[in-house]
Amino acid sequence: MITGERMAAVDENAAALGVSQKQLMESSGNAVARAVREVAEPDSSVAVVAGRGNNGGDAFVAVRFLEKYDVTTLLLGRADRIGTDIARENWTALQNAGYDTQEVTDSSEFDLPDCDVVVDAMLGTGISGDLREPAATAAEAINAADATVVAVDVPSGFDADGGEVADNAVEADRVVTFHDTKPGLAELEAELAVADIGIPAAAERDVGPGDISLARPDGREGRPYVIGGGPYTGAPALASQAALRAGAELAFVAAPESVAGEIQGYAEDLIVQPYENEILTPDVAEDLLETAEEYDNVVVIGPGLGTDDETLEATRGFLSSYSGTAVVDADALEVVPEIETDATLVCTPNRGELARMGGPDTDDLAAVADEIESFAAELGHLVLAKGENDVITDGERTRVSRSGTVGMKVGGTGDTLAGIVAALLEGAEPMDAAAAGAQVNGLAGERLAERHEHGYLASELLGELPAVLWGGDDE
Ligand SMILES: NC(=O)C1=CN([C@@H]2O[C@H](COP(=O)(O)OP(=O)(O)OC[C@H]3O[C@@H](n4cnc5c(N)ncnc54)[C@H](O)[C@@H]3O)[C@@H](O)[C@H]2O)[C@H](O)CC1
Ligand SMILES: [K+]
Repeated sequence: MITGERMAAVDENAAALGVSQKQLMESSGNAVARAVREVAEPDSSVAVVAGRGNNGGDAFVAVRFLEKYDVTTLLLGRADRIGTDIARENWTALQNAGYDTQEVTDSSEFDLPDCDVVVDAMLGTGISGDLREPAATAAEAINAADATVVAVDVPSGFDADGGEVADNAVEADRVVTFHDTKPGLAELEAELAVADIGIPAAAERDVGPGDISLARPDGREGRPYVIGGGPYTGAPALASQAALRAGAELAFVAAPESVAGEIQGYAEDLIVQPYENEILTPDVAEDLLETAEEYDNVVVIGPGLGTDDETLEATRGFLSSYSGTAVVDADALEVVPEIETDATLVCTPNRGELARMGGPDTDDLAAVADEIESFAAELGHLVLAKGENDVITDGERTRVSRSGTVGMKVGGTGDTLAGIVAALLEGAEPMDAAAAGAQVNGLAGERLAERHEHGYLASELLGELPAVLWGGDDE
C-alpha cells in the first residue's frame, strides 16, 4: 500500500536511479492497454477520456497499444495546456501518427461517443477535491454510459492519499493502479489490478531526492526545543542551528546557566533559555517538560547532556512523561530501552550507541538492516542508526540512506543530523522526516567533500543545508 504523494517520491527516486518518468509512463500505458484488451471484444469501440496531467499521458501511451480497436481520444482542455512534457510528447505522437483525437475545451462540447469501453484517464494521484469542469461533466457522462469503464491508476475523483471518493467521481468497473495499491482502492466495487511498471526496489528502499521533496518544509515552520548542554556546549549549538537551517522558524536551547552564555555566543539566532543548575536534574526536567508540552514543540534531547547519574534520571523522567515528539541523541539514548512512554521517539544512535542499546554491533549497518528493524520493533520506537550508510526503521518499514562521505566522521555531524530531523518532524511523518534528515545531512557533507576530501567541520555543514533542501545557485 502506498499513498499518492509517496508514489511521487518513489517516481523521483526512480528517475534519479536512471529510470525516467517517461519510461514509467510507457509501462503504465502498456498496462492500461492490457486491461482494455481483457474487457474488449475484437471489434470493440474504445473512448479514452484524458486529463492534462500524467494520468492522461498514460492513456495516450495506451492508445498506441490498442491499434486493433476503434479508439477515439478526447482531451479535456487545450493541448497547449497539457501539464507535463512527457504527457505532451505522447499526445503529439498521437497527432503525428494520425490517431483519432479531439480537444474538448468547454464542458458543453463534451459528447461521449457510443462505445463499448471507456478509459478514465482524467485524474490520477495529482488531484484534490471534487472534480472541476469539464471533468465533472465528463464523469457524469461516463457513469451514465452503457460501457465498461477502465480507470487509469485510480478512478477520477478518488483521493489516493486518504482514500476519500469525491461525490462526482467516476464509478469504474476496473482499476489499473501502478506499482502498489493505494489506500481505499481495495474497498471500491471495481476489479483492481496492480501493474508492475518497472520501478527498481532501490527507489523505495534507498532514500533519494523524492524523500527530500516529500519532507521539505515549504516555508518556516516549527520551533524545535533542544535540551542539551552541561559538560559540552558545541552539540546543542550545532543541533539548534541545524534546525534553523533546515527550516525551523525558531530554535530554543535549554541549558545550565553556567554554559548558556557560551552557547548563545555561538549564534545570535538561537534562543537560549538558562536553567539554574550545573547539570540537568529531575526537578529542572519537570519545568522543561511543562514548557515543551505548552509550546507543542519537537524536542531534541541529548546533545552535550553528559552521563551524570542525575542527568540520566532527569532524562528518564522527562521522556517517560513527555507525550510529544522527541529526537533522542547521544547519551540520552541509553535510557530509552528502560522506559515506557507515550511520546514518539526518533532515536539517532551511532554504531556504539546502537550496540549499547541492545541493537546489532557492526560497522556495516545496511547489511544488518533486518536486525535493526527487529530491534526497533522491540524497542517500540523509530531508530535512525547512523553509519557509512544510515538505516532508518520504525520496526515495520526500513529505508537506507547512502548519502555522506568518509570525511563526515568528525565530531558534531550527529548533532547537525538531530537538528535537521527535528526541523523536518514539524511538517512530515517521523519515518519521512528521519529518512530525509539522514539524506540531507549526508548530501551537505558531499557538497563540502567536493571542495576538500577531508578537513571540513560539522559546523560547515550548516551553510550547505539550504542548498540541499531548497536548491539554489551554487557558487
Ligand atoms: N509511478 C506511478 O504511479 C506513475 C504514475 N503516473 C501517472 O501520473 C499520474 C499523476 O499525474 P499528475 O500529472 O501528477 O496529475 P493527474 O494527471 O492525476 O491530474 C492532475 C491534473 O488534473 C488537474 N486537476 C487537479 N485537480 C482537479 C480537479 N479536482 N478537477 C479537475 N481537474 C483537476 C490538474 O490541474 C492537473 O492538470 C498518476 O495518477 C498516474 O496515472 C505516471 O505517468 C507514471 C508513473
Ligand atoms: K483516472
